[in-house]
Amino acid sequence: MKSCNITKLFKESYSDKTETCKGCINFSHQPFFHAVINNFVQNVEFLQQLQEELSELTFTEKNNDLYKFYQSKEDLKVVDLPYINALRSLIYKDLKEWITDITGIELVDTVDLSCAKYQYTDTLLCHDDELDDRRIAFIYYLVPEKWTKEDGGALDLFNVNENGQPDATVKSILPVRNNFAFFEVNAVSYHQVAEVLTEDKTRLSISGWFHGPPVERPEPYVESPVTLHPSRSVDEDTFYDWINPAYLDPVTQSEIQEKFEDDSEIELTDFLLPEKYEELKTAIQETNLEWKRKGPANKRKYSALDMNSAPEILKNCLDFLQSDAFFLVLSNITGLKLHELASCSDSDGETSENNQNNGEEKIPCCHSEVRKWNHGNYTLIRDTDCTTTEFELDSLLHICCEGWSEEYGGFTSYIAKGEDEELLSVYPTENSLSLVYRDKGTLKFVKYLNHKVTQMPTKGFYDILSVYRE
Ligand SMILES: O=C(O)CCC(=O)C(=O)O
Ligand SMILES: [Fe+2]
Repeated sequence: MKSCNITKLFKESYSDKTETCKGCINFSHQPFFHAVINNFVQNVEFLQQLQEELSELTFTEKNNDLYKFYQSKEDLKVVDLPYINALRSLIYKDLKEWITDITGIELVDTVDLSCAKYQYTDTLLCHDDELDDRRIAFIYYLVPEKWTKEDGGALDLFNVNENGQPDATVKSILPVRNNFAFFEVNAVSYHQVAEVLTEDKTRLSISGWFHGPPVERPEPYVESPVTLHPSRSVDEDTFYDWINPAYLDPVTQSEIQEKFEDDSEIELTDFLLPEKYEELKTAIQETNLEWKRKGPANKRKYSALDMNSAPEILKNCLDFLQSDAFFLVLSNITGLKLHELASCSDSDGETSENNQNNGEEKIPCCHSEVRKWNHGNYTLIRDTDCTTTEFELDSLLHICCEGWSEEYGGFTSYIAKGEDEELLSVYPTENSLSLVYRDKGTLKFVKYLNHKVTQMPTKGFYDILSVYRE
């Protein structure tokens, strides 16, 4: 590393963006600049001692929409143990200088170091690491000697599409004991820690960032919002064919409304008539349906049904959920003004005021999507999501989720913006319709469906998400 010739070689590799492999160092530029140093620490004894020090640390579970893993509670920046101290100074003195020399990035002295432990089903989904003045990310792997592709836990690198959004994994870097990987943090440095699939090995690593002069970032890409449509008029038969008549009883409706107004959520069990629900189950599992992969990976990964390929029964079900008559039922059980015949429950008249837009009456509308959830699927919370309206009603109908368990993931979690605390979770339940009224400050995600979901006979489940707006 100290040799001038080698440094010159890697300087050129960095600036010319050429692949270079010399000794134990490998520089690559696809899909963005990254490097791997094999056999980072020569002394095997050192490695064992370091690992022992790390095993004495206290680990806390980190768990949210983006990740599930264990992190050392102690900040490795201040931990005072001989081997950790030695590694820290190796990284933040010698190595930092060398990387500065090679890249020309004036890295500063900020130390930002922690220890992570990934075990079976742990993962860190697609992200770019961009934050303040982070310039180079690095990871030092302390996995067991024999870590194979089948064990999972690779560091996957994504390329980007025309909108600068992560497209596909184009390179997977397997963690190797005593390897030190680093990459440049920028607007396209999308990567993930693939789910760990081995049940008896731990992916132990020390990772952190080198900081430097902040770089200018492009404006974040904002997706265009989905279009909502007014209710449809469907014939009476379609409506009465589907709904459990219990939910049409005015007394029941007002009981539900009372509860909903208190909780902003309700679960309507046995929502569809049993025969209809069975038909729906059979139809949705047919093999000739066309499912489209939804991305990008920094926002979501699941399959959505192409309605052109949908059997009649499924189309019919959506007609029902988007029908004028169902809008009225929703109005009656939520107190929202989703139908002109709905009695407005707000004593202060706020709802009717909200409905006025420069004197023009707003038309209640909705959007539905039939989704398939399998191993590896998820949605993430995005700060940049643009919500055009203050309030929306989510309706979630789960299908084929028998045998599902919370530890598989796949539940929908609602959280308050800016806080990690969970407001409520909606769990997949057969033939239940879950209604959740959320405001602009409420964000939601579907928790990553981990490898355990493959224990289900159906290896996943389906749902129909409908969003209603007053
Ligand atoms: O452990 C790895 O391979 C990558 C970790 C990472 O991306 C992070 O901590 O931000
Ligand atoms: Fe990262």
